[in-house]
Amino acid sequence: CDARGMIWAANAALERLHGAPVEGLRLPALFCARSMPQAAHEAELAPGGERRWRGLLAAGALEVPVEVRAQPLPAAAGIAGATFVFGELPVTGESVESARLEQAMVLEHAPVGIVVTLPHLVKSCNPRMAHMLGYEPDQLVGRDPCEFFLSRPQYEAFMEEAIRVLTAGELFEKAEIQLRRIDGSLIWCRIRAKAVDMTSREAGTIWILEDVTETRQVLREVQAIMTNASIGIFFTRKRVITRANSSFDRMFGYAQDEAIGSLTRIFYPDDQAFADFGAQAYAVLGQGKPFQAENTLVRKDGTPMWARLIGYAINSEDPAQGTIWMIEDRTRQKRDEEALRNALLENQAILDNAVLGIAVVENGRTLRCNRKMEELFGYPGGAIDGASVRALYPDLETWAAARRQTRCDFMSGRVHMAEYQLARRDGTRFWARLSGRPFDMAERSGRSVWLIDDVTDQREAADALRRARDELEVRVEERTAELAGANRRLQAEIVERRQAEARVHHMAYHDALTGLPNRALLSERLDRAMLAARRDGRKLALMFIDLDRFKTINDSLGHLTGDHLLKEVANRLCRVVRAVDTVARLGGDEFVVLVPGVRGLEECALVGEKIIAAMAEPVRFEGRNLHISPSIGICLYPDDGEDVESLMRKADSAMYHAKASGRNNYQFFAENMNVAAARHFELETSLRGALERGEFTLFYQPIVCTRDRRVHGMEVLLRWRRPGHGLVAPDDFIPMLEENGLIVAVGEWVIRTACEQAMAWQRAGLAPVPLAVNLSARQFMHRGLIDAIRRTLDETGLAPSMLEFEITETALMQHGRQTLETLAQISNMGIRLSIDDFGTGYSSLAYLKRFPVHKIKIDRAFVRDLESSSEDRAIVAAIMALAGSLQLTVVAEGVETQAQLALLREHGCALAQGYLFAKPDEAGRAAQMLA
Ligand SMILES: Nc1nc2c(ncn2[C@@H]2O[C@@H]3COP(=O)(O)O[C@H]4[C@@H](O)[C@H](n5cnc6c(=O)[nH]c(N)nc65)O[C@@H]4COP(=O)(O)O[C@H]3[C@H]2O)c(=O)[nH]1
Repeated sequence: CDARGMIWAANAALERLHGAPVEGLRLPALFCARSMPQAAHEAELAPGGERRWRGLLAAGALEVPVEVRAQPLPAAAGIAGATFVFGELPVTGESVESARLEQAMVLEHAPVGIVVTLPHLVKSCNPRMAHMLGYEPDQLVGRDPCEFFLSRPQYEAFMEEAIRVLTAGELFEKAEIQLRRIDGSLIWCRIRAKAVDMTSREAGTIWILEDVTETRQVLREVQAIMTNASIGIFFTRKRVITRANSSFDRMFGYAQDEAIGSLTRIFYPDDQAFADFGAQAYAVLGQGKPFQAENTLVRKDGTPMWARLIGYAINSEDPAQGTIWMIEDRTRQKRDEEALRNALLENQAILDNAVLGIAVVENGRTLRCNRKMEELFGYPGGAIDGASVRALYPDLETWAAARRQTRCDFMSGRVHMAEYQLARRDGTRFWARLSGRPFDMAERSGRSVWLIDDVTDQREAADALRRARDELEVRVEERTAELAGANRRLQAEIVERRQAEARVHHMAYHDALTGLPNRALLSERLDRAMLAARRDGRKLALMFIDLDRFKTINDSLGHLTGDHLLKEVANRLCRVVRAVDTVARLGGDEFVVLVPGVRGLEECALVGEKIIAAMAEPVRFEGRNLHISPSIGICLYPDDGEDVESLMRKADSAMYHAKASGRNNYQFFAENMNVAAARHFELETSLRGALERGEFTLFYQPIVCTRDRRVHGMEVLLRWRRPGHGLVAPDDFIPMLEENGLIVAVGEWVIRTACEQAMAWQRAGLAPVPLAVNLSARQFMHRGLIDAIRRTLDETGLAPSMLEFEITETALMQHGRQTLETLAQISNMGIRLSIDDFGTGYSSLAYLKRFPVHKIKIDRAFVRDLESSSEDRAIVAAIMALAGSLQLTVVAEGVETQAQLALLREHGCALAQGYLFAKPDEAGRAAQMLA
């Protein structure tokens, strides 16, 4: 034994005596209860010196008196301890009796079954034995032990084994055997037996049976736990592995039982770790507490393993008896935990440093959020955690709408993304972009995670951008509109310019009044037409048209009428000719028709007739019928000329010829016409300068009373003293003066000269008679006429009553209101008026009444044949009657014979004029008639 009484080693005799292994037990445990205290005392004292003492050694259920000699271990052994030698003491009679009593007590109360058998017979048993097998103690005695075995063969095999041991004088021991109880149930027993006399079976055998059914069950359960436990379980004694389960082997990579007997040092990387762990663990275990730790251990292959260890001392009083360890390989969990921890750390780092607000929300409350989120909303750290999400919204309505939309998105498996205006803690608002999704899509109404980004700046930037873009668009639109306007104006200007150009071009090539091509365009077309005619071998006709009496109409009825007439003529000409023909106006009343592609004169004649026919219809204007007729001159290309100039000249000559031929007809050019035309041209040329050169002179013809031939007045008649040609009669040059307009100036000269002459005659003391001056229609219509008359009368000093004007009936009839006004002005001045050539113009009585005339002059055509023509006499009579009813004085013109004079007198005509009395004569001779 060591110094504390622990048995290190024992011989077989001791164990036989004791009836069980003793190694590892403490010395007192070998003794029965009564001797234990002394044994413990002696064991403590033993290392001190040699000692002897007596006690009762426990031998199964028996007590064997022994003398114990204790001898301290020699110092050479190196450890403190002692050797104990047990000597069995002989049993005395007194001691036999007391021993018997003691034994009876032991048998009665022994916790184990004790039975003494003879061959095939139970001799005696203690109550425990009978109880174990379900019998009453006396029921068991006398029975064949075979009954307690499961079968006879089992019994016999058992007995054979036992007898072999028992007869050798040894203790028979059977750890487990199954026996049958009286009720048939089975129990497991541990059996030890000793022959009373090893040499004689008949002396009997003492059997000690221990019911280990429960223990065995516990052991089996423990074994099952050991085998099936997923954690490693191992037992140690003195840190030596005594037992281990398969999970342990798997965990450390050992083969089955390979680690048994090894020091647990094999788990540790080094001796220090082994020692440290031992120190910690056994300090705790020694206090009877379980020891828990997590350590890095080493597997058989040297790889580290993170293990959780829980150790228990089997006997907390004496941990050295052994420990049981449960070990769990937590390497993977550790790794997972590490990974998880790292992930959590990473997440935390992300959360802490995220530029977005991040929050976890559940049931409308923020469970957690990061710093950024708190910053965004202006809350101190942790203030949002646990708070209602509602507080982050500016109003209930926005919050409710956001909730509704979120629920809708989550239920549809969508992430909710939207922008809301949220509220900071201080009430200010900002725009945030929210992105939320359920933690677990399977649990959509559960926890959700939200990212919140302050997008106020972005929105403001976007707004600013949008505004800038809108402004830009507006500016672009305005600019575009401006440009479009400018473009429109430009286009309009271009169009205007083009129109102006077109107008200018048109004006350059067209007559402004009628819109017909003018001389220039006619020349071009004529050129082209000649070219075409030359190519096609055909002819073309050029027709010059002059309107007869147009100038008279124009002067007498005014420009408006003249213009209207010209336009109407232009229209009629255009209607009459073909589309390929050209109608042009050269100016005044001169028109030209270019007819290309004519075959001969007949065709031209046809065109000429059509033109004459078209003009026959009177032109209606301002309630008046205007009669017009054309004089047409025609020439042909190439027959009459091969260039523009000569064709124009020749057509012009032909036209004059037509005029000379009585108007309202057409004439083809003939070579001799050139001579007439040349003469006409020459005449007109010399006429133009006649007034300036003083070539005009006045003749005077008296108007006399038919009764007494007394001179009543003088008619003033114009004469042209054309150098080299003598006196030219008015009929030969007055139409030309009217045509070229010189009549106005010449007419004024006539009035002035006549007035001066009258004054001269008066001054000469001659009988004052009124002078009758002819006014042509054109002269009459001239607006300066009244002023010129007034001025002349003023300047010459002639009394208006000494002046008369003669106007032809035709001129009078063509005039409208303006005529009346002019006549009224003349009349109002005190100048008398007479109607010349009366009878030629179909004047009606009613018509004449409108004019302030005083005289009518019967045209000499009616006077000429008065004697022979009853018709003319009737006309003269009618005129006389008419004049009488209107109280007008009548003058008969062209009276050449006495008979005519007589007839006129007969008809009551008071005044007459004619060669019968005097021819027109120059002032000097005419004055003689006044003397
Ligand atoms: N056969 C014939 N003839 C006679 C007789 N008695 C007079 N005559 C002519 O008859 C014309 C009368 O003038 P009128 O009818 O006014 O016709 C005038 C008048 O209309 C116009 N005339 C003459 N002088 C002027 C003038 O100063 N101004 C204007 N506008 N016209 C004028 O010229 C016309 C012709 O004038 P004249 O050649 O001078 O012709 C004159 C005159 O010489 C006669 O017994 N027998």
